[in-house]
Amino acid sequence: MPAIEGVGMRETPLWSADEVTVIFVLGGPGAGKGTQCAKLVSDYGFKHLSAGDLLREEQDRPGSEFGEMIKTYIKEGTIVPMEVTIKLLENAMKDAREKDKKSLFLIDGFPRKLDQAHAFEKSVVPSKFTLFFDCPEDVMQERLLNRGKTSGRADDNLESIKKRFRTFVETSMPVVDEFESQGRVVKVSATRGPDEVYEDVKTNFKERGLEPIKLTFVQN
Ligand SMILES: Nc1ncnc2c1ncn2[C@@H]1O[C@H](COP(=O)(O)OP(=O)(O)O)[C@@H](O)[C@H]1O
Ligand SMILES: O=c1ccn([C@@H]2O[C@H](COP(=O)(O)OP(=O)(O)O)[C@@H](O)[C@H]2O)c(=O)[nH]1
Ligand SMILES: [Mg+2]
Repeated sequence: MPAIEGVGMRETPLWSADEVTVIFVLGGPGAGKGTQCAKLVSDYGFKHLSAGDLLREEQDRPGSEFGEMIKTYIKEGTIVPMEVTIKLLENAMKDAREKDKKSLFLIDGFPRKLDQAHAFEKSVVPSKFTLFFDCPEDVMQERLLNRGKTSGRADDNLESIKKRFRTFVETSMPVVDEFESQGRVVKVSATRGPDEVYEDVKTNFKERGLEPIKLTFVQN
């Protein structure tokens, strides 16, 4: 990947909110962001971009100059510097627009730090709103330990989970609070089962003018 340049330095965003719709999906580790995004993709035709997945892909990419750094940050549950994450997101969005003509994005697990929220909205595109999944730590911890049995992730262990919770409270919740103060947060309780949580998501989306895609099957 070319050296990062220009991130956060643009005077105007790459895209306007009319050209590209971005919904940030936030919530603690294990709140259910990925699970709900999968449902939204199938019903609303969003392109799902998980910042964590993009980082893990870059970490494992042969020859990546950021691999070791990303590995350390993820194990420690801290937030990778914005120059890397925003560039990965921007490249993935450009790809999706060129290949799949996508302009509706769910950005999952980003922004987790205020400076990254500001830089992304200033240099890539302002978000339409943030979908925030609210979930108590004990529920998230149980889910993550269970996920850790099969995820193979280096951070689904109790030591990393505790660090991730601390990062979430100290670094990521300020992002949600700022967006909330701007009236740009849709907050959904994420403690019930996946389907019940998704019902609440759909209700909230409808109130914001977002409707599922009606698949019309043409009889040949
Ligand atoms: N509403 C839910 N109730 C119970 N388990 C859930 C729920 N949503 C997700 N899970 C499970 O909890 C774990 C974390 O879910 P995931 O969607 O990966 O969350 P996140 O992306 O926020 O970390 C996964 O094992 C998933 O299957
Ligand atoms: O914008 C981001 C998103 C993720 N991460 C790192 O990637 C890890 C895993 O993020 P992911 O969203 O995959 O975890 P989840 O919340 O889904 O368990 C985080 O703990 C961070 O260390 C990051 O640095 N910046
Ligand atoms: Mg996730």
